[in-house]
Amino acid sequence: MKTKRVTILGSGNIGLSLAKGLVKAGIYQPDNITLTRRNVKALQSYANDGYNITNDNAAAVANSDIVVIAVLPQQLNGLLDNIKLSLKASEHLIISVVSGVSCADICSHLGFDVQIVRAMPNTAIAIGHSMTCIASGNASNENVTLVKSLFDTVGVSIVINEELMTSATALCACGIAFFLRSIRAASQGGTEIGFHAHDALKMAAQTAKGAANLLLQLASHPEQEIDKVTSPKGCTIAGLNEMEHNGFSSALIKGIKTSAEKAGALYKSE
Ligand SMILES: NC(=O)C1=CN([C@@H]2O[C@H](COP(=O)(O)OP(=O)(O)OC[C@H]3O[C@@H](n4cnc5c(N)ncnc54)[C@H](OP(=O)(O)O)[C@@H]3O)[C@@H](O)[C@H]2O)C=CC1
Ligand SMILES: O=C(O)[C@@H]1CCC=N1
Repeated sequence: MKTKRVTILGSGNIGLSLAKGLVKAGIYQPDNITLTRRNVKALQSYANDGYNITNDNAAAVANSDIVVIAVLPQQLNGLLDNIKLSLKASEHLIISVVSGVSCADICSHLGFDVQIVRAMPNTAIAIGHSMTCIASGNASNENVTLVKSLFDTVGVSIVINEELMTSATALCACGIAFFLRSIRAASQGGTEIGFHAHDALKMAAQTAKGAANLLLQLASHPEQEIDKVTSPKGCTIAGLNEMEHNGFSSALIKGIKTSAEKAGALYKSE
């Protein structure tokens, strides 16, 4: 089967992470991927690596099969106006990673129907470890399966109802920042109790990876694994309870709720 040509409209943080992930997974060569942004000079190093780069979105769409939209919500309508005439409902499949914008919103702005699959990856896609949520309002099952298989090569993906996409944004896409901040905070604690910053960060990151893998590989519950660490009258339960008295779980839960509310409002507030 002929390799599908992919264009990424809006090659910023997540667009470039996706491109790198697809190439790292070996399912695409850089020359099958076109990257666009207005300041195309910023993509020069990618051209040196073999990617096609351009600031001509319409031409890029005309030369592609799969069109990934990866601009900010407030940049979306301008981009859609830009590519409208090049989009062919019978030829193109759109993958939108834009937060808070439904498939219906996109078709409504375009003024015609085109198959759209929404995907919510996270930046770990660059190294093949994304948690990606996928949803579609109007794409064929075949195309949803195609998109899922694409994202399965760069991490783990699940198909969810479109109404849960803003929640997925908060938990999984923003979630990368939340867990990174937790690791950073742990490393700062480590430095205060005696480790050089570089060592403390490595120790905290590897400990976090071990904790996540305990859940993923043993399919166990966090509290089951926590119970194995908290010796009676021990130091773990003392530290954990101190964190809870300071609102540790509550802060995470409230932050995730706030992010979900904001993710749902980004496009509508434009
Ligand atoms: N960052 C993340 O972890 C995730 C982000 N998302 C979503 O992905 C989208 C992009 O986010 P992110 O990558 O962080 O944002 P960035 O600002 O890093 O990337 C957006 C890119 O779009 C380009 N752009 C803007 N307008 C146009 C245009 N008309 N034509 C072509 N390119 C354009 C910008 O470059 P220039 O100004 O040069 O045109 C920029 O490089 C957002 O909707 C976000 O919600 C989803 C999942 C995770
Ligand atoms: O912060 C944001 O709005 C984007 C969406 C998810 C991750 N980054």
